[in-house]
Amino acid sequence: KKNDMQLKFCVQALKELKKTKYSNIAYPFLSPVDPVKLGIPHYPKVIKNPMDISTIEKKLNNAEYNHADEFEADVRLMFRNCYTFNGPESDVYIMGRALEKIFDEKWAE
Ligand SMILES: Cc1ccc(Nc2c(-c3ccc(O)cc3)nc3c(C)cccn23)cc1
Repeated sequence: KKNDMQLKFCVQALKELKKTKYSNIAYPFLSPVDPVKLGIPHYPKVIKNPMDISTIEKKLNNAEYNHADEFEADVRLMFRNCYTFNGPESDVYIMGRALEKIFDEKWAE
């Protein structure tokens, strides 16, 4: 069915971001931001809707996305959170931009 085919694209795109060859730029995005571990207790005040690859994968596996657009919105939310919180010169911001470019290329395939 059309829906299934689109969700297969989502699975493929997420798999791409998790590839070992991207781990040096993907690691800040693989699991939920831990404000305590990172020493940023104000994070939850700044970012109201945290999102990360493991959470997106869980939602995908629990069939929580009815349409590929909803999946893409969570991916964009994850990167937007990164750009909101981390200044444009920061390493994590630059890593986010690099990983989003990889997502864009895979998503446009
Ligand atoms: C004092 C300070 C400043 C910046 C950060 N950013 C940051 C983030 C981060 C990712 C996504 C996001 O939406 C927000 C933050 N992830 C990290 C990691 C894994 C290591 C080091 C820094 N990291 C951490 C501590």
